[in-house]
Amino acid sequence: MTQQNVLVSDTKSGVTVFPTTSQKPPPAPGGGYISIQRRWVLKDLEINGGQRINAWLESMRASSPTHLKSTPSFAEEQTSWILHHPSALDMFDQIIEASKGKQIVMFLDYDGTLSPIVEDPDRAFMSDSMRKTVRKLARYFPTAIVTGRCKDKVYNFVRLAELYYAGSHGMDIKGPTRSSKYNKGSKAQAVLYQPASEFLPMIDEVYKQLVDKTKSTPGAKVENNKFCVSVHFRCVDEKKWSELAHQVKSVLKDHPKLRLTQGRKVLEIRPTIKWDKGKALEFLLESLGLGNCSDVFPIYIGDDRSDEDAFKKLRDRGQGFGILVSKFAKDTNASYSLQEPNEVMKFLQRLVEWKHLTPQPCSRV
Ligand SMILES: O=P(O)(O)OC[C@H]1O[C@H](O[C@H]2O[C@H](CO)[C@@H](O)[C@H](O)[C@H]2O)[C@H](O)[C@@H](O)[C@@H]1O
Repeated sequence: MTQQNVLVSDTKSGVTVFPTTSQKPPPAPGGGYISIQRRWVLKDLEINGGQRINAWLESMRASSPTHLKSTPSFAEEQTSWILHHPSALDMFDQIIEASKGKQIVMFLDYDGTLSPIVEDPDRAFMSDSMRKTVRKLARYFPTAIVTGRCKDKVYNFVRLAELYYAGSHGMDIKGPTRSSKYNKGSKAQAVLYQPASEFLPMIDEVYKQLVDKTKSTPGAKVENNKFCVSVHFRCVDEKKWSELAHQVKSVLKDHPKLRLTQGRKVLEIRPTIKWDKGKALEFLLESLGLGNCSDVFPIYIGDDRSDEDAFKKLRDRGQGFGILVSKFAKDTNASYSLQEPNEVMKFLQRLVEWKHLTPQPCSRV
């Protein structure tokens, strides 16, 4: 039997969530920690095992907030969650205070963070006002896009050459091709890292197999993200989810070097290498010459489970913090929340305004 990792929901037990490190975010009103009944846990899944397909389905269903809304304690849990993951907009002054004397570095996820979630992944456009805001942001802070998408595809959406890009869940990293004040010279432009390059032929093959296997399932869409593949089920009738899960499983069973994770209505197939968005964040800090600095303040904003690796990395490093973009209570390693991309834009605009009005003595990068 091949062992694979998959995200499944633990809906039965109430789980008390405590911070994972000594790092303390600026105090949230209310204090204390909460018990969250729906906790996303990473469990080993026997991918060839017959009944385990139910775990896939459970996870696929739980990725839909409409299922969560029907639970009786929903409203209570929401209120409690927001107390402990307050709005980054409401806490803006405290955040700035915590960053005092430190170099802020910005890490931004794409889908659900800079662009709203839409049915067709090829039409997840970023608004012009968001692009303008991110462009200004990159004038003041080193800025990276960290995404599950293929790097070139996300670049076509964002179209800002002064940013760092980490595509394929961080497995395809490239420095800026245009320098800016906070991102000077050839050193940044030389940044290039592809830790999963040996998987390219396998991913190509698996992509073709998945396209073929899933073509009988209406609404299923397979996306080649270069070092990983996404199988979208947002437009698949829920009655067909089991069929789709079986199709994906039938392809994966012959590829023990690939693993399955899950995002928002998407199954993600990726290499088993120990590399994720958290590792990419660390790599980028090192590339910026800030890897071993105590006076760096990274802020990572993301909406999905793969972003948790980066939130966790920041907690483990005891530096900066994560902001989860979500309207719903979720177990997270992020310290703050924003409800939707519009709020992300407001937060970024406030950072730009603050930096513009407050000249800093010097910058490390
Ligand atoms: O790391 P991210 O930038 O958040 O990428 C994760 C996945 O994002 C995209 O899918 C998601 O957004 C789509 C467009 O809004 C939506 O249709 C889909 O349901 C979401 O899962 C992208 O298409 C995937 O390849 C990424 O893995």
